[in-house]
Amino acid sequence: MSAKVIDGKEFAANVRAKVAEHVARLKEENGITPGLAVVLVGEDPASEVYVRSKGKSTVEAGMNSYEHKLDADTSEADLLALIDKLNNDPAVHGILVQLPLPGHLNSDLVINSIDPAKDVDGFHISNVGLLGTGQKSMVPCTPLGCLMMLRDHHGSLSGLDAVVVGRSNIVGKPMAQLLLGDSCTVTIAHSRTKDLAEVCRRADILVAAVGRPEMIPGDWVKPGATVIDVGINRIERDGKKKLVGDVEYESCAAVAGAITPVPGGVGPMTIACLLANTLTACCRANGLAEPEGLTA
Ligand SMILES: Nc1nc2c(c(=O)[nH]1)N[C@@H](CN(C=O)c1ccc(C(=O)N[C@@H](CCC(=O)O)C(=O)O)cc1)CN2
Repeated sequence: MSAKVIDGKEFAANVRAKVAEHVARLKEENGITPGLAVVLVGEDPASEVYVRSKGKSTVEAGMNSYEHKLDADTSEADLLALIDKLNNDPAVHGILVQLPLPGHLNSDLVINSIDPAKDVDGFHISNVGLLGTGQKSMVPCTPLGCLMMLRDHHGSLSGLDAVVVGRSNIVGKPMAQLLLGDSCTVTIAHSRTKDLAEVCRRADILVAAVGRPEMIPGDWVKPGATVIDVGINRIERDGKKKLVGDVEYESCAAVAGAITPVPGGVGPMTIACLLANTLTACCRANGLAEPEGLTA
């Protein structure tokens, strides 16, 4: 194996430490404590773990955490009423509705009811438009985390060929916008792309975000390329449960110049960037300078 392993856990710990340092200063110098409200509807076990982890990390960074757990059969009207209350609460600087939502709820409607300035997930249509037009926005946490790791590894991304495999609103599309913003030549590929292997082989930066276990083998990777694996797939192999990404780790690591593992790569950066976004939202709400190196 020749690739440098990009340690997302370590990187995320550094981001969280920077956030905590900035939060401590905000409290001391301005008397302000950033607050994050997380809304969970239903009892999806993975979502419960993520929400618990978000609450714990928020408090560890010195911020206020407000958790709202609603029954799986909560009506859209009740959920929208809660969001309206949070939108108008000055102690809440960030609002996040954990996804996926139960099927009877319209995710787009719910997300677009969040005040864009408090939309720390960066999923509101206003933030999507701002990011797409290169304006200051809230940036989705997972792609922001990928960008931070890529900038750290490469320095400048200018002129590099980037291929994003996956076109989701949460990862694929914003990731492509961020890479374009850093002057990469960007291709968005997906399951219907013709000769996907050949497209991937062109990439200096290959971001895999398709949600298919180990779909990308090593012979799709250009030697020396940076592989960012966003996939989190739970599979069973040899009777054992295992977490794997969207790339075949061993064969890709043998060819790549750098690679993120699963677990311990992109995943931990998602929550670290959520804290960074909450801090950014709080600074913007109070007309204060934004934390350096924690935004796109
Ligand atoms: N409103 C949102 N919903 C969801 C988001 C999001 O960004 N906003 N992303 C995912 C889930 N997610 C956070 O919410 C998340 C996923 C994975 C991790 C993580 O640290 N993964 C670990 C592995 C953990 C495990 O064993 O399961 C890793 O990759 O090392 C953090 C957050 C969907 N919903």
